[in-house]
Amino acid sequence: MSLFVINRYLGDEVTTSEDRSKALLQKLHEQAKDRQQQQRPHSKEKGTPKSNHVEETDKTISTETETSRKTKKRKKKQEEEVKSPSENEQDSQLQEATHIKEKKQTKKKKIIVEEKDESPEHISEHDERSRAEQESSKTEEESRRAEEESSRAKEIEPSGAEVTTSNPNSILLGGFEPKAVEKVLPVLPQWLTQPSFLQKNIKQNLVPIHDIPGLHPKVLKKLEVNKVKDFFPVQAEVIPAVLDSSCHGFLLGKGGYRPSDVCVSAPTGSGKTLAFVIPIVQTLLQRVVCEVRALVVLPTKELAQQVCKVFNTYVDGMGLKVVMIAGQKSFLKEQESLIQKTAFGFSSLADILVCTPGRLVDHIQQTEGFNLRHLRFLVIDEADRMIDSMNQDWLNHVTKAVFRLEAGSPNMLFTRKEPGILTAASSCLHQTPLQKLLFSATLTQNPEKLKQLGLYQPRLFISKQKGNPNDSSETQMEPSISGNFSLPEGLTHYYIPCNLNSKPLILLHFLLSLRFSRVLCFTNSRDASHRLYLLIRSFGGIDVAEFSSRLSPGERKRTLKEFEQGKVQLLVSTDATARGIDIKGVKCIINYDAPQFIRTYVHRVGRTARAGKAGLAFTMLLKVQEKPYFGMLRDAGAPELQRQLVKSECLKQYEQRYEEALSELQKAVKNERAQKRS
Ligand SMILES: Nc1ncnc2c1ncn2[C@@H]1O[C@H](COP(=O)(O)OP(=O)(O)OP(=O)(O)O)[C@@H](O)[C@H]1O
Repeated sequence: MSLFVINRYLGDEVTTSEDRSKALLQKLHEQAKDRQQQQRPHSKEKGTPKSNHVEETDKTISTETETSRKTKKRKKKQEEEVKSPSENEQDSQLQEATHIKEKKQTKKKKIIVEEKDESPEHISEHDERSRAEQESSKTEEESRRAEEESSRAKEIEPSGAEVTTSNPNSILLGGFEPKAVEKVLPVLPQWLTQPSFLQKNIKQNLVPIHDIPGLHPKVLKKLEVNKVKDFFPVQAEVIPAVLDSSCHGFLLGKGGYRPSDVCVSAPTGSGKTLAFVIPIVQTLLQRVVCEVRALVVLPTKELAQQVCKVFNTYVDGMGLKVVMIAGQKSFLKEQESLIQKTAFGFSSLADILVCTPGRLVDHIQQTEGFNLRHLRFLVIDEADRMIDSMNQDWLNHVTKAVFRLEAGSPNMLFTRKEPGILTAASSCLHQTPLQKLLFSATLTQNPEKLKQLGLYQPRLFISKQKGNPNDSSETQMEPSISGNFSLPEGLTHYYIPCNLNSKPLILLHFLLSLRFSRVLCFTNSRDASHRLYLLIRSFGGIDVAEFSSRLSPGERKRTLKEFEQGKVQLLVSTDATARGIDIKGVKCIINYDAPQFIRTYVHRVGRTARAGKAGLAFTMLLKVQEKPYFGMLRDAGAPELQRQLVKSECLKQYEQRYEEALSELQKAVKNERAQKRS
């Protein structure tokens, strides 16, 4: 029976499957029609005669197909009842095949319909279905692509190197992993890259004072009286440059234009002070009314005192007045030395004002009648240090005071205005220019820092570095931000390898055995200075003094004087004497504590080998300090330090006395603490 059924089935196979596919097609037709009918109400509203016709036809088809569908369903059911499971399987395979065939046919039809007419009215149910299929397959394709892309992006993202997807226009957000950042080389302004070079060797490049054009006979005489026969290289270059900018008097710049500001970076002891004292004195010789026309700002009282002394030497007998305001005297006394009250108002008692920034700001704010409206020269000595103190805003106070409007000024035409952009109108307004003169042995070449000074078309004078001896070109040294600071030619510097215990013994050996006189010894703190001073004093046999902020200004002044006079063999000091202090006859510098910055080193060792003379500098280095210290000097382009060994046998003789001095030091420190507490 089953065999018969199978044969019958196999024999009927083709016709049956065809029937069934037709039935399936029919069914789909019906479904599509149903869907159309559901959508009809909307289209009816719009209602076109054409669409009505289509609807009627559809209806007829649908009633016909409904009857045939039912009959076929019944037939199918009967057949299935007699089929085995394997037959069912075969059947489903055939169904699949039919389905594919059907799809192909639909596709073909769709293409034909599309070719015929693309209007929605002509689109058959097949087309709709195939379109739906196509769309769904399209969506599938798109989602598959998106998945592919996202997985690709996921693969790329972790490396952080590639963030773009397959579409070159789209950017995948994220990728925050560290990437190699390209180094941006600093671009220095032209005035920094093309400076005027100064000869470094003083003795070989002396210029007779009479060879410098434009010097006033009175000034020449003054120089001769002070035994200055030749100018040092920095003076020979800078003095004519500043004088040139005031050749038409101090009221106008050369040709009526604003003069360029001047920046000078020359080694310690190269004579920078005279380089600004001489042109200022000569320019102000022409003045009629006493007003503050030159202002010199320095970082410490001692330096202000020193510069004031040099000015006083050169204005003596010239009718110019120099006043110092650095807190050496009481505020009231300083006010009295600055301003005088007359029947016509206040009058200035100073032509040249030498000051520290803090005290200057105090007088600008509090001294009645004090003004800077006639200021022609603003000298910033130790300029790099002064830039560091810019947070005190002293320069801003000075600039405001210079361009402050006179209350009830009768003639606004001659009122000084802060220069802005150069225009035809502004160039017609002639007024006294304010010229800035910057000096330092370690002038920063960092444009960011220099910008704070508001320089106008600056000119840079810089000492020539020792480069390739065969290279005579001007460009053998490349200025850099870190600064290639130069050391005095006459300086020989060494390092002494040591440990913490041997440090004081080495110092004693230098003073007692090697008999070094006028030794300036630097420590890194005032407590360290004080303890070392107490220790050496307890040891005995050495004239020792200390110099730090522990001392009053009067004590400091006396100490420096005694040191200069040779009454003190060893001066133990903090960095308070490291900058600018000019003490004649200092033969040897000892860095008991190694300086932390190259600038500090340059200024400390610069207290010797001044004015072209010879000098020695020693730095005591612990083993751990050696490598970073040499690196610091190398980076700054400083010549290599020579090694100076001190044999332990040389130190043995001091050990016993040193132990005693140490215990005395402990007692002295205890006593001082007790005194402080009480
Ligand atoms: N033309 C000169 N002839 C002789 N001696 C001079 C001359 N110019 C300066 N000096 C002397 O040289 C020494 C150093 O000068 P000065 O103090 O001006 O140097 P500096 O460059 O300002 O040093 P620092 O950077 O340490 O402040 C001083 O004692 C000064 O008197």
